[in-house]
Amino acid sequence: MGEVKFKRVDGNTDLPLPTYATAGAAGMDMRAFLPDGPVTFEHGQLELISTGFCVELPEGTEMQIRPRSGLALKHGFIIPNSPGTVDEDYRGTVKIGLYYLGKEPFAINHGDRIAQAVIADVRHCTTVEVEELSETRRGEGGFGSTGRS
Ligand SMILES: O=c1ccn([C@H]2C[C@H](O)[C@@H](COP(=O)(O)OP(=O)(O)OP(=O)(O)O)O2)c(=O)[nH]1
Ligand SMILES: [Mg+2]
Repeated sequence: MGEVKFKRVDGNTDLPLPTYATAGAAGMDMRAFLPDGPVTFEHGQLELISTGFCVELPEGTEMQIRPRSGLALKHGFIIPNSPGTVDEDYRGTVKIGLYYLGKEPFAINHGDRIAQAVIADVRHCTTVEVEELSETRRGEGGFGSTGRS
């Protein structure tokens, strides 16, 4: 629970507030704010698209901007900085970077749901420099060190 505050940017009179598509959805769908009309993506095109909202998050949280699976797997839109991080203290417009891998031109229209935003708890830690770290079975093994199956 908790409350996310959304403030409309100038000109955004029509987009609905981001909402969860179902009661159990992890993310709220974010729409494209494109008052000047659709953006037609060509293969390899990267655009930063406004959601039309500034945001104020609950204390101790972040907003993660994640791809929508359908748009990614059926159409080839990825978010290069995924999961995007919206900081608790950010008051600017939330924007979404979209990169198009598909072959044929594909239009994103005003109001299309282009990403989903997950609100997650953030833990802030203190830091300390040490000479030794605790021993574990894994030790320094990583990057596939435990095998494939
Ligand atoms: O998908 C995203 C990612 C970031 N942001 C905004 C909110 C976030 O608080 C700010 C900074 O993001 P981030 O910390 O990831 O970028 P940075 O390159 O570290 O920039 P900065 O130096 O401003 O922190 O940009 C978005 O609107 N959408
Ligand atoms: Mg940063």
